[in-house]
Amino acid sequence: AACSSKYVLSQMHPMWQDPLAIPGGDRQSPIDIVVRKSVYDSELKPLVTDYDPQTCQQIWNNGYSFLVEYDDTTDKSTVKGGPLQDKYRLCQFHFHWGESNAWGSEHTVDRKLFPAELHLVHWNSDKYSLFEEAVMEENGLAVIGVFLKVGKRHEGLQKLVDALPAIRHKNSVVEFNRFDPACLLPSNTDDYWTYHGSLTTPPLTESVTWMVMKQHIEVSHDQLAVFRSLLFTSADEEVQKGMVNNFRVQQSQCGRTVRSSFS
Ligand SMILES: CC[C@H](C)CCC(=O)Nc1ccc(S(N)(=O)=O)cc1
Ligand SMILES: [Zn+2]
Repeated sequence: AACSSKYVLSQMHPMWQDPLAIPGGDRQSPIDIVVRKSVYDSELKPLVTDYDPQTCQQIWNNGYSFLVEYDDTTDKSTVKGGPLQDKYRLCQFHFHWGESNAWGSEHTVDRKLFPAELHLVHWNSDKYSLFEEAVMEENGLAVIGVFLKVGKRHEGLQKLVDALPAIRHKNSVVEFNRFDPACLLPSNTDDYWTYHGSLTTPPLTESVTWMVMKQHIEVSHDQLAVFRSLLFTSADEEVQKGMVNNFRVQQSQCGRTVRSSFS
């Protein structure tokens, strides 16, 4: 299978073709989290996030998703605890979503698809001095994944949704400040699954400790519809393509153990 031949099955994918060969290639993300195969680890501590809304800098469309970027030149917005040995600095968060509410998340739970998934991306500032260094190292990155479900309107998200029309096209940027990413976390961050994996877009490096929250957050149908009004393409391209289905196809677990912080 994909694990032994170090080739990742390159299936048709609306967003981009997976490169045929990925160095190593046996710790790729995303995966399906098979609950009954996950192993409860009582040593896993609660996650400790400490975000400073003042470190929020800009929101921009990078042609894959939209990113909210934080000033990561100091340890002002960090995550530690959980499965992490070190302190990790928040550098950005972004989302993945589908063209309909029927799919859109990258990870799944017992094959259950969610309409969208939030990723809060952090790098190990105890061991490295730049994101670009950490992205190449086994313990370099920590990404918190949060599933989104369609339901009541998310008040905290609305500030972000209102900024999206200004960044419809690839490479558009607007100033964005005083946004507290903690408002996007579920009320319970003690229950999560964790495993070692990779970035889900190029460079696909296998440097990520994933922490996928068991509890989802709710956003309204209309809020998700604004995500789908973004474009993959820049303003000068003759054919405009709607930014939807920006998720990667699922990868083989390759014998990896997914641990749970709850029994
Ligand atoms: C030098 C490396 C380059 C700048 C990488 C920039 C970056 O942040 N990439 C990134 C981050 C997170 C994810 S995900 N979807 O959370 O796995 C995917 C890709
Ligand atoms: Zn992501």
